[in-house]
Amino acid sequence: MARVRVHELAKELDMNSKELIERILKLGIPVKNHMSALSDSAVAKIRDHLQGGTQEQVEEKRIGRRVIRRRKKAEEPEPVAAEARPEVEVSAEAPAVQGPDQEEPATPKMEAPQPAEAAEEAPKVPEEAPVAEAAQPEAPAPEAPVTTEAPAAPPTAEAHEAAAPAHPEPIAPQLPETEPAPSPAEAAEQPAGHPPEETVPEPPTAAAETVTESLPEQAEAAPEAEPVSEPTLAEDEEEVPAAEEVKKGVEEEEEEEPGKKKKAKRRRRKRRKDEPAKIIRLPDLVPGEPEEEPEIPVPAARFVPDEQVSREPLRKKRARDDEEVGAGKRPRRVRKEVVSREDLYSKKELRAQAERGRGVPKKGESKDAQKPVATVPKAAKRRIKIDEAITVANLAKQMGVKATEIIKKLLLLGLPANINQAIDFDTAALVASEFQYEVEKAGFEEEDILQAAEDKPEDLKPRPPVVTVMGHVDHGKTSLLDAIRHTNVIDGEAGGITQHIGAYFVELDGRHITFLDTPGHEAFTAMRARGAKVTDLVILVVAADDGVMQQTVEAINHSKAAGVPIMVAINKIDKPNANVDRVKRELAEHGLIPEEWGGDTTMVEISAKKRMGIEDLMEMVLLQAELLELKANPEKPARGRVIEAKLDKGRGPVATVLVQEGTLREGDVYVCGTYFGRVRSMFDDKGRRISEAGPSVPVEVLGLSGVPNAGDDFVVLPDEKQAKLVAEHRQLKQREKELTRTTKVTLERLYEQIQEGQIKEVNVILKTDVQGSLEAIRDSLLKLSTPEVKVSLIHAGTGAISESDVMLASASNAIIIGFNVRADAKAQELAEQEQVDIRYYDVIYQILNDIKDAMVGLLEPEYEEQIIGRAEVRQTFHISRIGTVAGCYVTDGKMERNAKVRLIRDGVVVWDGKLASLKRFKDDAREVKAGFECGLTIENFNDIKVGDQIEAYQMVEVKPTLESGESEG
Ligand SMILES: Nc1nc2c(ncn2[C@@H]2O[C@H](COP(=O)(O)OP(=O)(O)OP(=O)(O)O)[C@@H](O)[C@H]2O)c(=O)[nH]1
Repeated sequence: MARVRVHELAKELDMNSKELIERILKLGIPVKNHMSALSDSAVAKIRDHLQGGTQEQVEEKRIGRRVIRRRKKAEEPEPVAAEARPEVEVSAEAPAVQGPDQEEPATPKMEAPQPAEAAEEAPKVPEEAPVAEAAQPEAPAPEAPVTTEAPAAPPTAEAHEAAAPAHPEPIAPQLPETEPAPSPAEAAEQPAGHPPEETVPEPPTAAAETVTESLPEQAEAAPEAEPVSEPTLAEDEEEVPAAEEVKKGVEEEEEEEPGKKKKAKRRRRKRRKDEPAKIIRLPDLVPGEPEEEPEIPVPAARFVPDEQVSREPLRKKRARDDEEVGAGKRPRRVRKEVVSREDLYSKKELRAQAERGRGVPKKGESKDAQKPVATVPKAAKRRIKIDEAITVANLAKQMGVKATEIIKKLLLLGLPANINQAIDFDTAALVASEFQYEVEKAGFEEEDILQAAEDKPEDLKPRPPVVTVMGHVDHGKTSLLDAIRHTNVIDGEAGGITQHIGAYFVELDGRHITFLDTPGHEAFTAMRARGAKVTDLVILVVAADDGVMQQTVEAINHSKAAGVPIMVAINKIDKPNANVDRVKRELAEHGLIPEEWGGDTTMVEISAKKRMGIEDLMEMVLLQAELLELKANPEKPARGRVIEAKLDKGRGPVATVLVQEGTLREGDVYVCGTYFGRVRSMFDDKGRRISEAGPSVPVEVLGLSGVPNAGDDFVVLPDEKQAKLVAEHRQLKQREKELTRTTKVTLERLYEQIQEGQIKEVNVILKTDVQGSLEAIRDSLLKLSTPEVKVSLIHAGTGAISESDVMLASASNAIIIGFNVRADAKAQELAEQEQVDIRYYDVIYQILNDIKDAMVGLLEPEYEEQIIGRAEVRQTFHISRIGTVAGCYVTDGKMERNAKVRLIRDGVVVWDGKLASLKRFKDDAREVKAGFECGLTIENFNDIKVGDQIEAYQMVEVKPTLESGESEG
């Protein structure tokens, strides 16, 4: 049977688990954490307590199936019930009545059921424990008050009615609304029949809900019904002592002396070997009417803290009961017995309890005596260490909770996650705190190992500039590099495709320049996206005969986004149709103003083919490098970046590494990305083996344990142990991070990020179908800048959104806006991978509105309704304190516990709300799929009728994508 867990109860009571645990512990109920299962009685007690019921005064505990011990918490020495003990046997409260299942422990307030009702508790009524129709959605089960054994029988209306009048008051509302509880003292004193405090406000009818035995047939008829009722029922099925017995027990208890009680108990034990001690007192039982099931207001009694009392026998008995039920027999009735406190504890125990209790414990007296010692782990044990990210499964394991609980919490935080998903440290800390766990960062800090000592100014020596050549296709990049190296790579190229040879280290009059031969700005940006900033200067090649082209513009924007200075090489000036001025003009339009025009962009006219102007260009590069004051300390272990890497058939993994500082030597131990190893051998750009390489020198390194990524760092460490540690740590992090969604800027989060100070500038990449709209949008976008937040257009162009745009957006934390264009499949895929937000529009003002709204936090996410399932109501039950329970058959999809639902009758939506509970047989169900039956209740709605359709749906957030994009295709 489903037990209620602390966190569930906390949720139901709308408080946090931690707080609830504290309250629970105060009540003497042992719980370890939010996952601890609570017995029905404990739940009842807690509810009662929290609702301001009598909790303070009386502590009830179920110590056996039908034994409920109620103890006065206060110090009043109540000689009666327990000698001198504060405990008050529950007798009066008629808690005993529980039917097999129905013990509905939950009903918190039921402590004082009226006698009459108690008597009624017909054993048969199954589950329908009287439910308060009250709106207690979620915790129906626990609340189910009394019950009867016949588990299956659905309560009939008549039954309800019959029952109703009988015990209106017991209906303890577990809900918070319940009336104030009486003072402890009172509570203790009026054990029987005065449930005044607990009485629920519910209408009498509701109370009536109790089930009668007559129902069984119906139950059979409508199987679905079962599940329904279950919710209300107590989890454990137990036999209910005959009313008379109970009554007798009560009387006995009231009159008998302790000693006598003991005897009586012994006798009883003989009769029922498996039944451990029990206390059952029904307040005013009406002996004669077994059928009406008074709800058993079993007060919190269900909790069986002291295993000593009953565990084994109880199990046996349950087994036996189950057998009986299984065999079609009705479980036999349970007799109610009255047992005094001493009966339940050995003297030794009592003494121990007394000692534990506060004040001077008199012999045998102790208030919280049997209060089980809380087993909350020590603080030290409730601390977990996690890295930057941790998977849900792992976190659950470390805290010893179910992953589903964590997933639930994450959902509440608005972070849907699956079990294998990793969550970052902060989120994990937040979730862990819900479970009363503290989180601390795992001890290993990569930086501790990798941190390099500060360089002293005198150690810094000038280093060669690292230059990247960019430009539009066929404008002469390769030719230029070739001209620089005096090697004619071009001639060997098939189809004129540039060969990727990584990097070149060239010399000019004893000075050096490193050229990176990247296929274009894409690779440059891809490296930047990985955090690698290796280029000091960009040479933008523009063919004089062709002028500024699309990729020229992209290159400009990528360089600017990276903050790298640009120098222009106007190539092919040997061509007759070369028009240098036009090129300069066009470049000026893109912000590159030639020096001779008063700007700061160096432009050199060259002919790569004719080798004209090459030296001038190199001179200008070196001059620029001087201005940049590029320096590095060569006297320390090397650090660099992987420019490119591959798996060579004969040599294994090979990486071209650009040393950025320090000096790399053969034999050095390094960590590179997620790999580590020792440099086996090194080669320069001309393929010559070298033994060391200083700052800005590109080298080919052999001896890697795997193929790293371009952009990965390459760090030399003192020993292999450290390198291994870092590499393994990174592997772990990578695995977890791969699963973690890195949050890039999105329009939805823009405001939040601006507020958090993460963003001061909204970077936008704009792609449009035609130049005209591009200009119109660009101008309007720029006007959206405010003193606090600047809108900056880092790239704008016409045509489809490309991978290059996505990489630029990724590297620059930008949003891509597509106006009448869309991303191609690869770009789309990359965008998903890189978490880049792409928005499609076909109305300009909508773009402006969205960005404006996003900047001020007004962008409302759009939601779309998604039907998740439908169910048909086949039977209904009215259960006091719970309301109408619908026995349904899920016709398609599924019903989900937290789903929104719509009740449709004859095609008309009658109600739109939320599910309050969902059960599959006796257990709470997270979801019930098509083809299965379930019992459900709808929050604040009881007018459910047979034949109604219930449609479960959820609202899914939809990106405010505008119509256009998708349709543009
Ligand atoms: N006339 C003339 N032709 C040139 C010059 N530079 C390059 N070319 C020619 O232009 C064509 C393209 O040159 P590449 O160097 O391959 O151009 P690229 O930018 O590297 O081209 P991709 O690698 O395809 O991006 C080749 O046929 C070259 O011979 C030049 O200064 N003058």
